[in-house]
Amino acid sequence: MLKPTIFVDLDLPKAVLNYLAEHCSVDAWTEEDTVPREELHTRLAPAEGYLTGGRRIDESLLEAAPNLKVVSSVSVGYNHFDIDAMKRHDVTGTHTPEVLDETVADLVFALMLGSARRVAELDQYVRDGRWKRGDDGVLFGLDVHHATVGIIGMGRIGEAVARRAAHGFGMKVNYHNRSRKPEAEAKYGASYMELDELLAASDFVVMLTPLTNETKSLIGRREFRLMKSSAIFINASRGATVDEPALIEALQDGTIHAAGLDVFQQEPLPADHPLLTLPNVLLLPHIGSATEKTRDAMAMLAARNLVAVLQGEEPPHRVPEFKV
Ligand SMILES: NC(=O)C1=CN([C@@H]2O[C@H](COP(=O)(O)OP(=O)(O)OC[C@H]3O[C@@H](n4cnc5c(N)ncnc54)[C@H](O)[C@@H]3O)[C@@H](O)[C@H]2O)C=CC1
Ligand SMILES: O=C(O)C(=O)CO
Repeated sequence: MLKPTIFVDLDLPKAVLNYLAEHCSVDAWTEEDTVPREELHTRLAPAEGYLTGGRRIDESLLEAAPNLKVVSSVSVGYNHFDIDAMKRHDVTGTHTPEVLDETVADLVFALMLGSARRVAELDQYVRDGRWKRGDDGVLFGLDVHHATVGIIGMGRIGEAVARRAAHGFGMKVNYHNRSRKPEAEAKYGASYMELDELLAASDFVVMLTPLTNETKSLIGRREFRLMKSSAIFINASRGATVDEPALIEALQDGTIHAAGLDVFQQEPLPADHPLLTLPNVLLLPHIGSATEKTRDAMAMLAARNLVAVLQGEEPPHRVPEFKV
């Protein structure tokens, strides 16, 4: 039987490429730079499947890909999918939840610990030769253990953060979510709060919702003003869930104490971005799931999703909006 053609524009582990090649005729983009739009459209023309990362899937891409049946994203977030356009073109979307939860939760803790204890800033302090006896007071940070964390978006990753917070660090866990989660409340002693109440009560505010119309700029100037002046704001969701100019203002004028960010409105962060000038923000290049083991697992799951759809089977993780 003729194998379906698929286009892949990510660097994939050998085992994943082998698995794909067993079931599909694979056209892989092997250049280091992202595939240019025009080239992408050409390569997608014969493709029934597209395996990618955060590439925007919009009307013009779909028009260029008349044979496409499935876009399989190597990510759990799928805000780069134009769901309505995909439905119009009868293209389904799949994603890679669960396999990355623990890795992203580790990174959230790295941001919390790194911001509270000023890890990057004080590493630079030592390297610059500024460390001298008697400067102890200059080096103080804030405690993470037994502090209060407020998790906005108590989903799969939110729960992995709550478990670390409650059971590893003795923290009080507050959460805000679309719906209450009685099981999480029992497991982590977590308290459900409306957003404003959570912002006012938390030492660490951790953003972990998907980016949707409702969560776009969910945290802005008003919300920063509700936080404690000692609060540390962590964003590991998507940059656009936060009003970035309002965050910069809050960090500059002391409305909040510090921030730890893995995601930004524009990625990569431009070299002249104002966040780069602030000492009280820890900046990471969107590495939430970036360990070899987890990225390999995500890639294999994305491949299984894609092959399942092309074989007419239900994939392990179809994006909820496409479920019938
Ligand atoms: N920094 C990074 O590298 C990574 C970032 N992410 C981001 O984290 C997000 C969450 O991933 P999961 O935990 O797997 O998703 P999930 O779907 O399991 O959890 C999201 C939670 O947010 C809640 N939520 C949605 N809209 C809300 C609203 N308006 N107000 C309050 N709560 C709301 C949902 O009820 C759900 O419980 C992803 O969508 C992605 O954007 C995910 C992986 C890595
Ligand atoms: O999976 C996602 O949504 C990411 O942001 C990267 O792992």
